[in-house]
Amino acid sequence: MSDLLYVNGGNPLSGEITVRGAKNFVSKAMVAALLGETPSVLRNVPQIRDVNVVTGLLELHGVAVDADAKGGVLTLDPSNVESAHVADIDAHAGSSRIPILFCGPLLHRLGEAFIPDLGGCHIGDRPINYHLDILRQFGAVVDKREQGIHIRAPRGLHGTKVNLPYPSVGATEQLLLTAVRAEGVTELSNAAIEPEIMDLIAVLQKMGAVISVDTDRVIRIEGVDRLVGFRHTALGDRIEAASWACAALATGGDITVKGATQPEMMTFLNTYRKVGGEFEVGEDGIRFYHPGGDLDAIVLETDVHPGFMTDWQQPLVVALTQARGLSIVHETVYENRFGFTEALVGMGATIQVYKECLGGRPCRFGQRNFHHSAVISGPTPLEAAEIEVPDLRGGFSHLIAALTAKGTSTVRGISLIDRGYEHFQEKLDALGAEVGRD
Ligand SMILES: CC(=O)N[C@H]1[C@@H](OP(=O)(O)OP(=O)(O)OC[C@H]2O[C@@H](n3ccc(=O)[nH]c3=O)[C@H](O)[C@@H]2O)O[C@H](CO)[C@@H](O)[C@@H]1O
Ligand SMILES: C=C(OP(=O)(O)O)C(=O)O
Repeated sequence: MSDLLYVNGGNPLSGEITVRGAKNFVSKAMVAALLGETPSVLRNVPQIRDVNVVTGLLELHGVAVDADAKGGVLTLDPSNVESAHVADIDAHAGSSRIPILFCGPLLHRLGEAFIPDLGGCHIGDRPINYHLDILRQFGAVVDKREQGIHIRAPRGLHGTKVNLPYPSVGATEQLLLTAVRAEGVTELSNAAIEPEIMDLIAVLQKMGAVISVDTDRVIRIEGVDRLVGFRHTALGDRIEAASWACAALATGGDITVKGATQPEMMTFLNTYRKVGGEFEVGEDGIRFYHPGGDLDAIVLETDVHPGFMTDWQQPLVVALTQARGLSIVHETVYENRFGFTEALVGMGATIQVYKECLGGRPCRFGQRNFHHSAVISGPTPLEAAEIEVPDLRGGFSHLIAALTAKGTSTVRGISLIDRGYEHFQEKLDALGAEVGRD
């Protein structure tokens, strides 16, 4: 299929779509299946590229993956991991960020692992130093290779005390997936507590793990000798849901997102209301709509959970181009997540990015060379343009901008969006968008 989408914008999007399991949970639960002695069943799995990437990696390691893709059910049988002959792992280099999470499970099962270089969105440097420090603290020996890392645990893995310099999502997951079968007790301070992590903890508990989440971001794990498979239904994708909510706001539309859940989206919903968007929480989803009149400018800072998540920032910025007044957005999670605004400026938006920490408390990126604050002045009509998708959320934001702009835009590199948005073209069709590929 062509990697270019034509978008004839300027019309409100309205209708109903469904979001399934969260990209940022499903892939981790799939890795957790490696820890079980018996098969696991995961439901509500979306058809997105990250799921295919992790499926490929698991199969390479001898996990039999049976997918009912339409029904969203994955059965993962790790019985043959010990006898698998792992070849061609380099082919998976640059595919996603998930391979690094294979370390703990593979060390427990095989005593060693080779992890290819990571991929994921280019929104900052994205080092893996916390991951490697954690693994070393458990007793692992890490050798950097030309393309990736080789890791082994000659004396097994032992519980430890870790204090994260920053509540990293991936590093918290690394610790969980390693500690559950390490010998003894592990304590993590300054842990990330995103809903996707809580769902991963639920999965691990179903498998037989002993994990407690205390106040003040402290997680304690008592290692166990054996884990079994799980049966679990993934929580919904709150990033995809928020992206469609922003599309409703920017285009002056009305979108009901089935599968969107209020508890995981509280912070987003508060911000949505402050901007002037309205929503109704229903039994099986949330209706998001533009009530007419002006939208309001806001001051916003991204943060770890329960703050306003960084992955919501890019779609919201497009909606803020349509709000009256000056909005300030301070990105405190990634140092380089405003590159996508350049294309918006090319479409007529007034957005200026700054190195200073604007509108909030100073963050890790202040006084350095990172353009991590943005001032958006609106409302500005957007004009159709030729756009290249820069990363997952930036790409979806460009799509929203193209849908908001009058005229026909061409969006190149559209397949990048398949990494995290299931069947987005069908959903756009269902919402009345005029889009098409060659
Ligand atoms: C697949 C997945 O779940 N991706 C999500 C995950 O990414 P990911 O797990 O990669 O994000 P982290 O929470 O680890 O990153 C947060 C910050 O910590 C820094 N850091 C992280 C690890 C490390 O070893 N050293 C270090 O300095 C990063 O550069 C970044 O500035 O959480 C992010 C924050 O909610 C989301 O935007 C991503 O969508
Ligand atoms: C940054 C993201 O993903 P990843 O960590 O997979 O690059 C995202 O989902 O917005």
